[in-house]
Amino acid sequence: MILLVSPIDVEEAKEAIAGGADIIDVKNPKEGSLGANFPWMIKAIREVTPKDLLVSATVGDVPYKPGTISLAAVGAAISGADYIKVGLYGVKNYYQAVELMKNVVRAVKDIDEDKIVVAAGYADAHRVGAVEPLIIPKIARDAGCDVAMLDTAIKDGKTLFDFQSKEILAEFVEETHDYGLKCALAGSIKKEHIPILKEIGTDIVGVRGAACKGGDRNNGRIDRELVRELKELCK
Ligand SMILES: O=C[C@H](O)COP(=O)(O)O
Repeated sequence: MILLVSPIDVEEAKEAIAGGADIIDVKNPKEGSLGANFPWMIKAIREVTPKDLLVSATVGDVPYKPGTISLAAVGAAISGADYIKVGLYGVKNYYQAVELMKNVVRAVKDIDEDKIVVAAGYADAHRVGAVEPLIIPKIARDAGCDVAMLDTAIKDGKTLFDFQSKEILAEFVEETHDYGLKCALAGSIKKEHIPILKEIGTDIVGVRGAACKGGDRNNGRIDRELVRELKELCK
């Protein structure tokens, strides 16, 4: 299982790399769960990340504005991101989500067809009025995305498993794989969740809080030893 760790700056990225993270996911918690960081930060983190590691960038907890988000996705791609992650926060249904993600896929793949597009839903979508989480695999498939992901929208300590059962998540992973896509799961994941995620077969686990000192995703800093422990559990 691949470990994705979400730094906010170059120093944290170096800690994540030193700890053995497989994907360096540039994020800005000040702007939300999948808050977008700045183009220059994506570029700077790409420059310090070994070429054999992928850099991911979130373009935000996005509204239903396909043009705006397509432009943001291109910005992330040309800034150096290999993975472009879109948080489907302001889309209400399948049709809006597919329309938005189809345009993002077209925009990103026009830049470089090897770039990877991630459709990210929220396990706690009901708390923010976002699109139903369990249709994310279909949305990703029908929009031409490469990865279907679940995260949590509100970072209040509740985890992915407070909103979706292990059985439901296993079905989510299986359906995603049936469509030939990769699956990523996140949402205040703790060390003790890693074996469960391995068991249900997700390809990628995304973490920030658990990799930060004190478990605080907003005020804590990523620590290489915490990343190392998470990486060992992913093996
Ligand atoms: O993929 C990244 C997730 O947003 C990780 O953040 P979290 O572990 O603090 O929930």
